[in-house]
Amino acid sequence: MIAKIENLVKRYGDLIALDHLNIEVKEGEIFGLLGPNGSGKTTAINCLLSLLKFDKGSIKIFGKEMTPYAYDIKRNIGIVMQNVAVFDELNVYENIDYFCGLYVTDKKKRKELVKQAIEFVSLKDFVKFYPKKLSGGLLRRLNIACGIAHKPKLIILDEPTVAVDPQSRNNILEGIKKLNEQGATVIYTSHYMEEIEQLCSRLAILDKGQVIASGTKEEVKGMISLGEKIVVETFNISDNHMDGIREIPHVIDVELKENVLTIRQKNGASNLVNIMNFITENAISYGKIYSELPTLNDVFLEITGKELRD
Ligand SMILES: Nc1ncnc2c1ncn2[C@@H]1O[C@H](COP(=O)(O)OP(=O)(O)OP(=O)(O)O)[C@@H](O)[C@H]1O
Repeated sequence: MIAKIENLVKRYGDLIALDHLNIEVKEGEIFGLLGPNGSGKTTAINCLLSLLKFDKGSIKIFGKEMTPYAYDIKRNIGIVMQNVAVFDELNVYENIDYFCGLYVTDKKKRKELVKQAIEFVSLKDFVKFYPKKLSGGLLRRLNIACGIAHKPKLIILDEPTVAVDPQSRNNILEGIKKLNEQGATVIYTSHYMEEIEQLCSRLAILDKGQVIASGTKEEVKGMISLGEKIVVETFNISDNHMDGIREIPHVIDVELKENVLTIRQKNGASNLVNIMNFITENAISYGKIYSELPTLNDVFLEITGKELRD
């Protein structure tokens, strides 16, 4: 286990920001922390890094207790926080060199690491630029390069793609995958379920400072009563037909929105053939028809009664 958070409680005055939080991150994985704004992701990361004192619980990283003075642990962690933290007085190269220099004192070695970090975030054409001259996306990439240049074993990224254009966002996500392939364990927080789906092997969903579901994507999706969703693009479906579909075993509900029919089934049921038969027998004309697993938003919705993004 690379990181282990046990029964963590963090209060801000009367507000319980983390309520007996339990999280385990295994070596070599990309672990996702998914939750809406205010669910406690940043607080959890700040406690994990010993940047915040907590009220109860324990935190271990690399098998050792994490404390504000555990420099041997901190040296092997890379941090990319939500707010960009770079020096306006230093250009792109100097910023990365500065942050890398906090961990790597050998100049020759550092030069190589800085070069690799610059290539990694594709900022080669901008090395002489000062942060103020960079677009939001490029600035984020600089922030990432500063956090990872020293090749840490554990990389923690707190919502690194908020307010980033789609191209930079893809660049960032691909980069994180590459870092993981090169051996780093990654903890990634986000309120975008698509990113967590795309990136992470295991995840925990947070709400009000508690883990409401955790495991692999399949395990988490298997925790709810909703199973596959069958989606049919249709043009001549009547209310009678919809009632007929509702009668098919395992169907939970049927919804028609702008010629798209969504049929939700119970977990464990496979209904595509039955639905196809019904459509053919009733001569319902259709365009596309496909089946999809529940999304992480479906999981959140079923457990909490709210949407992930409100
Ligand atoms: N310094 C603070 N003082 C008081 N309350 C705080 C403080 N920091 C966070 N909170 C509260 O603690 C709760 C958890 O906040 P936190 O920032 O950890 O959530 P988050 O999931 O990271 O959300 P976001 O994505 O908006 O940063 C929220 O209700 C927030 O308002």
